[in-house]
Amino acid sequence: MVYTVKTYNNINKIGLRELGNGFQIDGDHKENPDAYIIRSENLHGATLPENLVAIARAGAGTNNIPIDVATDQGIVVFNTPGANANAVKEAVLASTLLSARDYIGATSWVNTLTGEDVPEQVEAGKKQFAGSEIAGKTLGVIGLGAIGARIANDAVRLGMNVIGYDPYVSVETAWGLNRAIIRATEIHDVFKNSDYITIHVPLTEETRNTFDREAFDLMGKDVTVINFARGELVDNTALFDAIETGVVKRYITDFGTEDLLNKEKITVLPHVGGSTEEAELNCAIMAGQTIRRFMETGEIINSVNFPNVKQTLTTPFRITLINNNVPNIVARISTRVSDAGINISNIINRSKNDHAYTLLDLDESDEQKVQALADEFNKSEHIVKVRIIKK
Ligand SMILES: NC(=O)C1=CN([C@@H]2O[C@H](COP(=O)(O)OP(=O)(O)OC[C@H]3O[C@@H](n4cnc5c(N)ncnc54)[C@H](O)[C@@H]3O)[C@@H](O)[C@H]2O)C=CC1
Ligand SMILES: O=C(O)C(=O)COP(=O)(O)O
Repeated sequence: MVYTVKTYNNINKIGLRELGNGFQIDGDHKENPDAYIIRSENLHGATLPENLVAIARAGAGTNNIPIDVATDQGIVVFNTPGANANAVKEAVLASTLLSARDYIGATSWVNTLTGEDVPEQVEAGKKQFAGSEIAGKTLGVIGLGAIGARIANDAVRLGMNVIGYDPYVSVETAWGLNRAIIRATEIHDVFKNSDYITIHVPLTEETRNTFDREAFDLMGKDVTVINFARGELVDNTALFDAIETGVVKRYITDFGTEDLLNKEKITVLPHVGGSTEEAELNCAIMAGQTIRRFMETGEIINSVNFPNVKQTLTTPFRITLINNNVPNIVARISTRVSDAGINISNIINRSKNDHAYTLLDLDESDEQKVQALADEFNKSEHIVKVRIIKK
């Protein structure tokens, strides 16, 4: 069995080797592949092909994928948690330091100087570039996931006071946080008490415009706002007013829109937070491994729309079903299998919201019988996607 994968956005080739020999990448079947591996490609409004069963986002944010549409079509969407977190952490630490001292302005100025007395001009003019230090300043971190937690811990090591806000922080992350980090129970405490604020949350309806007029009104003066998460987390009109009134000293973002460009107190980067050799490789490796595991075994790890399901395949065949999460569905599924004269060795059914994923390990080596059962499932009400996996 050869599975087909279509890639978008230059996925690292070495990482894609994780797929192994059983996969054809960007070959003849690329218009109707089994799986996509993508980065920031915007899939909203695109038709998801009929054969597609999986989308792996080689990266963290999945707001470029129509998750509800994919779920309704029985497509499992994955991401690669933490795989590019160190890259973003370093970009944010660099941004913090760049805001504290105007290195960019200073080098531009030095390059304007001419004459044999450049050293003297440097000494005479350098006072205009005196900055401040980040040690002793307060950094607010909104979102303590893979990126935010790393930044919070490293900022403590750099001598900063750190306030973290994340009402949904995972237990695992909480264990890894430096005890010096102050936990804010209200986001307002971050706005009120920080010299620097950095945000690391997914873009959702809840987080959209986290930095709105009310947020800026709570801040003191000369606050640096750093946004390597998504542009839509900031209300730009409110931001411009906050810059005008001296509340925001500098806004550094990885997400450019026309209104942000060429403004003195705004630094825009071209979405390069996760663009390092290491991060691109990590993401591609993890995406490749995730897709291979899902296609070859049906196991789900790191999905954003279906629960994790792990079960070693020991029988000749496994049928995987994506079904609507309705009463009595498991009983109906097992009845269908027994009506086909097949014994179930193992069954797992895990649900998430309106959908569920079911693994049926079958004590049956007759491929035609298994195919006939899969055909029955394909015709059944509430069954969205059916796959047969051969050991
Ligand atoms: N600029 C770039 O190239 C990159 C940008 N990103 C962006 O950064 C985001 C975060 O990435 P990771 O840290 O890897 O994700 P993550 O999933 O590890 O962490 C996100 C954290 O946000 C928290 N959160 C969710 N809603 C929240 C809310 N309303 N208030 C406070 N916290 C909330 C979650 O509990 C979680 O701990 C991604 O969703 C993506 O949009 C990620 C990687 C690269
Ligand atoms: O991982 C993320 O969420 C990112 O924003 C990285 O985007 P990219 O894969 O570099 O286009």
